[in-house]
Amino acid sequence: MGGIQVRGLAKRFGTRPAVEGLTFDVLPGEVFGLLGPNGAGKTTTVRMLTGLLQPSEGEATVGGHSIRTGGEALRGAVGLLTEQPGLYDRLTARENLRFFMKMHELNEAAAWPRVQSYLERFGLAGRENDACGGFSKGMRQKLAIVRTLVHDPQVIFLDEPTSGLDPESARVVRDAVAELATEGRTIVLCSHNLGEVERLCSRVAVIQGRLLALAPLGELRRAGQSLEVRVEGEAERFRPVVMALPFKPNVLSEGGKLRVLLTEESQAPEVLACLVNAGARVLSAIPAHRPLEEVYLELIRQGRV
Ligand SMILES: Nc1ncnc2c1ncn2[C@@H]1O[C@H](COP(=O)(O)OP(=O)(O)OP(=O)(O)O)[C@@H](O)[C@H]1O
Repeated sequence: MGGIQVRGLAKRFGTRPAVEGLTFDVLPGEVFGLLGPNGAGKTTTVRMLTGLLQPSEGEATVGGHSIRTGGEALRGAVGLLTEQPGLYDRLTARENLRFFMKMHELNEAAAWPRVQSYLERFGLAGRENDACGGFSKGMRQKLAIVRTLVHDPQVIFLDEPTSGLDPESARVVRDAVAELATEGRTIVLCSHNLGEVERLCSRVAVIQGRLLALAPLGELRRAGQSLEVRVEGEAERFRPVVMALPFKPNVLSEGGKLRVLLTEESQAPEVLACLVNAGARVLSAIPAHRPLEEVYLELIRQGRV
């Protein structure tokens, strides 16, 4: 079975839990976001899922291999881009890539055309024989991505893949990530760049030592849907009547505007009817989505309580 299946995964360092009770699946062809604040346990989780760290509890299967017993087969099935590119400065780009080909026991002649196509795609063609020490931060990052793909992995873990890249290079990398997924690979993206997560991921897990949320991105964004109503005069005087609606919405007011948080779109007409009944002159009503960032921060705040 491809993809990733995680069941009750936990890691303790000494007696301190880093993550616990993680259970989720990632499907082949999916770009899955793994989100959480600094120290939430993302790197620990990724290290367990790539066979670099033994879990304290639980089990997971990645690309059909157990993370406890998968050994070389697991390492061959996964590609890992860590936050530190980890290239050898004194070696050329080609030598760096050759080194990783050897580590994966690849036939260089057979693997090089694929590698070359990524080098071209990421604008590194022609720089193969230059030492990495002279590469810019962005070039190193792009070479590290190529290295992650050297052995044609089925499951790819990317930690902040566009960190340090200019907007154009970031776009090229994002397009490549989307394409890798359409080829049926499983992609796990760890990123603090929520705009990027919104663009690439179909589902996300938000973790902070444990799973705070696991949802399709659209659902998380729907959780943040609201109605912004502009009324004549001060909006504050209508806040209590709206808050008293049977579904008890959260209502904010500012000047002539009310912002009513909804759990379903069908609540919007009730809000408007209630305002009109209370004598409000409604100038406009606009459905709005809270950005993913706001929903995410709220989840983290709730998780901390
Ligand atoms: N080797 C280790 N020994 C002891 N504690 C560790 C070790 N690795 C991680 N931790 C602890 O586990 C917790 C989770 O760390 P982790 O690096 O997985 O977080 P993260 O979500 O990747 O954070 P960031 O976004 O900052 O990279 C932290 O409290 C960290 O101090």
